[in-house]
Amino acid sequence: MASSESQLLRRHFDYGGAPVAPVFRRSLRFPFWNSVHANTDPNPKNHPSLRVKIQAQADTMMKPVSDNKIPHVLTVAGSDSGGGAGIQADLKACAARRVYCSTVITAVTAQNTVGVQGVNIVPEDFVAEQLQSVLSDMHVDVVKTGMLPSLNIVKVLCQILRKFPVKALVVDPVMKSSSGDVLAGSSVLTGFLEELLPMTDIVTPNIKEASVLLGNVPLKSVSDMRTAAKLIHDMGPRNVLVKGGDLPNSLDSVDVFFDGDEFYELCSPRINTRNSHGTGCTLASCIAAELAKGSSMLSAVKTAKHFIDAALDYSRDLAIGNGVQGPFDHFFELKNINHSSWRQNMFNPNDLLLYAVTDSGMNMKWGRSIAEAVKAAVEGGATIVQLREKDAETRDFLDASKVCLEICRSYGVPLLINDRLDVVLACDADGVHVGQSDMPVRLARSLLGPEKIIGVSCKTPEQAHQAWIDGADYIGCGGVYPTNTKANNRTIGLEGLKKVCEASKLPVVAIGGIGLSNARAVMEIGEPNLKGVAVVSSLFDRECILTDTRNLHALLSEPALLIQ
Ligand SMILES: Cc1ncc(COP(=O)(O)OP(=O)(O)O)c(N)n1
Ligand SMILES: Cc1nc(C(=O)O)sc1CCOP(=O)(O)O
Ligand SMILES: [Mg+2]
Repeated sequence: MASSESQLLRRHFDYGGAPVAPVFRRSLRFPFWNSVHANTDPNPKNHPSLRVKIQAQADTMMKPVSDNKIPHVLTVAGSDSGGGAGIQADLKACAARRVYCSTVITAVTAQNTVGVQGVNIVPEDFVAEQLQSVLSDMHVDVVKTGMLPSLNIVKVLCQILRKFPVKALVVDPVMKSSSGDVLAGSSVLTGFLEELLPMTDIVTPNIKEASVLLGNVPLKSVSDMRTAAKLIHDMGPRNVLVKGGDLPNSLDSVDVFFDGDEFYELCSPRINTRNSHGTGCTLASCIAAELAKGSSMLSAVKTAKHFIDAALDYSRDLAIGNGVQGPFDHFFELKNINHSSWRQNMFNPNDLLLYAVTDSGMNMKWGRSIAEAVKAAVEGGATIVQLREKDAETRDFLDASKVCLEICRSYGVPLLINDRLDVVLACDADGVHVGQSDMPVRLARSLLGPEKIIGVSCKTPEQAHQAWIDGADYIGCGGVYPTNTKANNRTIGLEGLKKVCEASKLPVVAIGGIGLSNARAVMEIGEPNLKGVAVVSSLFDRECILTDTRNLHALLSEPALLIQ
């Protein structure tokens, strides 16, 4: 790889014959650039007077357009002509996560599914100019880096980031392409170790990159990955994610996350697919996107991992290119869009306040349809609904779900389905609730994608911990009191509920024998992540669902009980 400035410039200008002119030609809205273009020397560095003029004119244009900001990630990376990785993957990942993405290109690669045929490094001055251009004008929340092909590029990046601090810096320490071609030489390591990593909020090496960062120590197990995460953390980044997708002999893909205090092993089933080119860039961009939206680091990492798993799973059959490793589809969610795709936002834990769970036996007893029961519950103030129709025929269940979905959506209330992922997918419900012996949460997540709500029943702290690792959104914890609604259900009491809440990083809803007479006692255990109560008989085995829902909602809304 070229290292001296003259080599870098030569490589740059060799590329495509006339590299600078198109950049300037593009700028029709900036007439002063035409004069730059007319000059015989294309390097703006050599036109100090013009640069002053450009700066002056640009300054007058730097008026904030509006306060209505969209989360913004700036990616500093290389272009992949094949569109699977690099800048192209970053743009797609940010778009899929609904975050604005600006780009600073550090290199242009000729690349396809077979491998990398050529690399042209952008001179560090022009990388600096791109950085300055974006960061002096736009409000960037998070910077994400990918291919940083020269030490000088690492240096100018660090220098400019010190001038324009951002909320977070995500570093994907790209060293080789997935085809094995070298994208950053060993000299870059110095820049990583001395300057970039100490400024970094999260670094996301795969096994090979982690090994290189540590001086080529072999990493062969999850335990080695934990040691590596700790050692890399000692180099300065505040968080480390060592990705274990390439770990040999493992059925699962285990990533190790270390925040300086605790280790987390994030597991998902290994997805057997050729189409995994660009997963590293996409993962880092998703983390950046979630951080830009305001997520905590851990939840950004988890969301990003779910997104990758779902994208790989949905893209198994994609056939692009003839090489060994193909790209995947970042917009897999568009396949599932139908016109009632209402749920655009992530799950809101406060929706768990009054969780109405239906029961076909009770509706039959009172001569009501599922839809009538659900309508009364949401009118009365239920904040989330679960259809738990154990005896319904599939076709009837599906038809009822569609009607209930319309009702719930008209009230802005999420509708979940008990146990049946097929029904969730068929009617585009908002999510599923599963128990410990139903579809595993990990699988449910990879089948449903990152946006659907997944709840899981837990009776123990261990189950609660696993639920979080597996990608659930909330925990249903019970039976708090004895119940006749679910046969042979073990009662765990308020103590059991408290233990689960304490161990859980997820929001919790209490269930089992809860009604107007004891809901206060449940909420008064005072655990901040206990967000509400889930009830069946005290709403649906009653003469007037509307009145009983209203009463329970009023009680739960008392200021003394509300934990936001
Ligand atoms: C909110 C909520 N919590 C717990 C359950 C129970 O689910 P599960 O253990 O799968 O039992 P069944 O409901 O399937 O009998 C739930 N449904 N909802
Ligand atoms: C469906 C369910 N799951 C439970 C658990 O403990 O996980 S208890 C339960 C039944 C709750 O019904 P009711 O409000 O009528 O007691
Ligand atoms: Mg179940």
